[in-house]
Amino acid sequence: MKNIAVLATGGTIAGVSPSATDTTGYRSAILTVDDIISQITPLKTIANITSEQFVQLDSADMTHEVWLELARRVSSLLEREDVDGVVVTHGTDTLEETAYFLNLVVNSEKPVVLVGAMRPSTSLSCDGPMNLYNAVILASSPQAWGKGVLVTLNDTIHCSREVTKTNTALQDTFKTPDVGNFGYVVDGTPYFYRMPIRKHTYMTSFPIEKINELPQVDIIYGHVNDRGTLACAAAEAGAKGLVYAGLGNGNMSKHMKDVLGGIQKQGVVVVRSTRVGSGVVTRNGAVDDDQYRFIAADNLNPQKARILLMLALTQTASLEEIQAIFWEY
Ligand SMILES: NC(=O)C[C@H](N)C(=O)O
Repeated sequence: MKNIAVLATGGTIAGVSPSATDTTGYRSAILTVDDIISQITPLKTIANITSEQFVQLDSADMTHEVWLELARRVSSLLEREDVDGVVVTHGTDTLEETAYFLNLVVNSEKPVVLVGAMRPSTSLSCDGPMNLYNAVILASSPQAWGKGVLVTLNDTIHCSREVTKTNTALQDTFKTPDVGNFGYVVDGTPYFYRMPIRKHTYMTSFPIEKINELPQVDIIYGHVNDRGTLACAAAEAGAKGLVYAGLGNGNMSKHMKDVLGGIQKQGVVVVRSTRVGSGVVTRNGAVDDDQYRFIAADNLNPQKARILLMLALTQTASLEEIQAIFWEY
């Protein structure tokens, strides 16, 4: 059997409710990792598991400081010969962000799998135990090597770069809108149908050993009649980068082009993503990026684009290099 380290960070998978039929009004991040593992008897038969209660948070309270520590811990575990893979239990609200961050900074080919649950542990038909069982199956599988940080919930396997939470309450919430999921875990067997194309994990130029802190990058949500006041406030508050969750193909009003163009001239890097939820934001498509010196986010959603921009800014201020990073990762 493979040796799998389970790091717990809280979330609904560790959630508890007084009512077995209440699936939203519960308290998350209550059960310890050992409480969770002890509820899943078959786990003992598929891997040798070591567990760590890394933090105990609702994932809304995740921070950059925890990310940096978590990435260091995951990396040091994966360096050990007696660890074959790592599973991170996580709240679903920011799971996709932590997964993509680890995908960009953990330099290892060994499997790293993020998993959560939509129903608390006390609910009828709670999804946490099966999701965690599937995550351990995946982390133990030779097929999961070299595929970057993976996400599994609801029997599906996803690429951390593209996966996103799409529904506030349903178990079938994690989707990969553009290109579809990687595959499935069924009856204890992973089935993969795709490979990641973009750079990740063992190919990274942002290994966690080189990252001491992350620069401030904020997301501004585009809408009709955007006055630009929030973008200006973010720049004044010291943002080094802004991601604009633009309209359609990263589009914005004439007014916002002037506002963001002005902010760019002050040295803040502006990345155009989209609020649409899928599709590529093309360079010089809806907006003349060459004229305004903006970066196109490709098909990264705003929250993923924010992470890549922060990491890019730890290495370069060159807009050409930052744009190249967005085509590569
Ligand atoms: N389903 C969940 O895990 C939601 C929870 N609020 C969290 O993200 O921690």
